[in-house]
Amino acid sequence: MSLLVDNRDRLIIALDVPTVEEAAALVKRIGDEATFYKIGHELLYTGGVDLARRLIGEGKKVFIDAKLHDIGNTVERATANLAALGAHFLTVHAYPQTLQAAARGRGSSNLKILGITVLTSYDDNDVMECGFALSVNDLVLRRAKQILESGVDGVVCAPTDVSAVRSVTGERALLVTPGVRPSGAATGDQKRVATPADAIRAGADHLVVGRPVTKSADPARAAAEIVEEIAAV
Ligand SMILES: O=c1ccn([C@@H]2O[C@H](COP(=O)(O)O)[C@@H](O)[C@H]2O)c(=O)[nH]1
Repeated sequence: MSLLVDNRDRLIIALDVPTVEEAAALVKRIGDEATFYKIGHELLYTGGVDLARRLIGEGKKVFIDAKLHDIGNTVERATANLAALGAHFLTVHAYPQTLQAAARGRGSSNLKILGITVLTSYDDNDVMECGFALSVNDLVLRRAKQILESGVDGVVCAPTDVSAVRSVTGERALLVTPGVRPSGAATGDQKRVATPADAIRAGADHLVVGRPVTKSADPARAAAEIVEEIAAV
């Protein structure tokens, strides 16, 4: 990671709130403390794409966390539409057909495609319950390899997976980690978590943080403190 990087770009705030009006108000309150926002399932089906367009127009970076997973033709065409929107990051589930279709769909645009390895709310038991005879670690690494082989840009994994994933991908892939919790923050439904400093030290490029910022009494301060923690590593 270049020394010239704006550390604010390394924090991606998950706008998981019920309405686009609340999301827009939150972005306004956070002001210049953040530059990168994630729009996921909660907002995508209630005006989130229009909000994305608006934020991009205002100079913010936007991550569409659509976690696409469908037949190749559908994924390719959905990805092409999101690339035309001017979004910066898009997630798809890390299945080879899906990854390859997304790579075709983004064409020569600047959209970065990230493969979801294993959700950060899953542990070994959850993976076993889904029918995989693999540990979380083995499944994450298998999918990280497939992500690289598919010609997309990066990997979504837990901060606790980052060192192992980096050893597979080298510097070639962007590593983006949800499941990040400032020291003392509630983990909620996240099972594989680490602090911002530990995630960055392990080799993450970008951290996704939702509730510790959005539910804070002072979201701008909460975001600034995470950026300070990132910068101090
Ligand atoms: O494995 C994954 C993939 C995506 N997410 C998303 O990140 C945020 C995390 O929010 P917090 O409030 O900080 O827990 C949320 O939008 C998830 O949909 C993830 O958590 N894990």
